[in-house]
Amino acid sequence: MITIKVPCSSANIGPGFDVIGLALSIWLEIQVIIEDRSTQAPLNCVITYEGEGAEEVPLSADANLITRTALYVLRCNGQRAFPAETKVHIINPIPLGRGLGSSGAAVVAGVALGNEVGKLGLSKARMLDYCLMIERHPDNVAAALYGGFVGTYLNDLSKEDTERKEIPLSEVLPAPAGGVDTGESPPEPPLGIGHYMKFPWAKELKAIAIIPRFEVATAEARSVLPTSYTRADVVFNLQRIALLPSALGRSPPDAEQIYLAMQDKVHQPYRKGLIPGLPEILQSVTPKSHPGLCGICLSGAGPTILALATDNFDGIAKAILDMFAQKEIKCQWKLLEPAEDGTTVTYS
Ligand SMILES: Nc1ncnc2c1ncn2[C@@H]1O[C@H](COP(=O)(O)OP(=O)(O)OP(=O)(O)O)[C@@H](O)[C@H]1O
Ligand SMILES: N[C@@H](CCO)C(=O)O
Repeated sequence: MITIKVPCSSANIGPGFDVIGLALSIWLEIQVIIEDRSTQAPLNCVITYEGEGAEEVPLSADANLITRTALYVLRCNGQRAFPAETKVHIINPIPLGRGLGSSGAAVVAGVALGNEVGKLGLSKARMLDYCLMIERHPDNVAAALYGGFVGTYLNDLSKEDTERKEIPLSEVLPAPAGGVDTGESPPEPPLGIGHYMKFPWAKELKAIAIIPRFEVATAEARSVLPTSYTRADVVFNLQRIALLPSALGRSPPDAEQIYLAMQDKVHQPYRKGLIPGLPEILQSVTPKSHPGLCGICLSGAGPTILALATDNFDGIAKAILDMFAQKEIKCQWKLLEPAEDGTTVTYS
């Protein structure tokens, strides 16, 4: 059996919109068995699924984001379908559409799955190129692939590269935007389009994730953002993002410095309409009001709130749960740690 494990991730961490990612300790797991026999299964693949999203995630190989991504990778490399018969069991504890990188983890798992069953021998750097053809912002996928706390960027893509219809764009699923079998092999992704760098992370810092019981689709949370910004707002974020990686790597952490460096004017203010209570929570939970807290932000596209803290985890979580409760929003919360290893593949 081949086992692929991919961590969840929190993108942006305040000012690092589409740039910064932090892999965290909830893992999507894919168990793969190839039975080496003829099969009636479409595309030679049988999917079973347990965990978050079990009621809504499609189980056909050309619709499920993980297997659809794997098919894209296989077809780029001249293989039309999975080897007969491929059994894929998905165990997913990452809540969908909450800002914890469920789609990024699914895309990374799909690329790793295609690489394994197709025996392609892709490096992680090359896998990142494939991931980026599907999920165009590198923050979640680079963190999920490499693990830890990362800074990322994506080369500008040519018009032809962005318009290829074979690419199963994860953000527009389940609409059939692509992934169709044209009978031709899609072109391989351009080489080296993704770049990342791992930053140190202060050992004292843990991540409290407060996860509301409603979904915000990333596509919707991106549609509310402006297409241009004032110079003052761009400079505001650049000034903070320049300091944030050093501030989060320094031991012992300086709570005031981290709190200020996590302020943002590029995405959080525009997403408040999608997340009741967001401005109040971000403004009123501070290192002074809640000792132990170092910084607070929207996780990815939301609605999860990420609070970075060294202590007082229950107290901080309770304060945020209470504020959501005032808006009649129920939540669960989890204490998470950086997942340093990123994506792993084991054989048994
Ligand atoms: N394990 C999975 N298997 C199949 N599809 C998945 C899986 N995880 C996520 N998806 C797909 O991705 C969608 C959620 O992606 P979306 O980008 O909206 O949210 P997210 O990735 O959880 O949040 P964010 O990008 O803000 O961190 C789901 O509705 C589903 O279509
Ligand atoms: N950087 C992305 C992460 C969500 O996938 C956003 O905030 O829209």
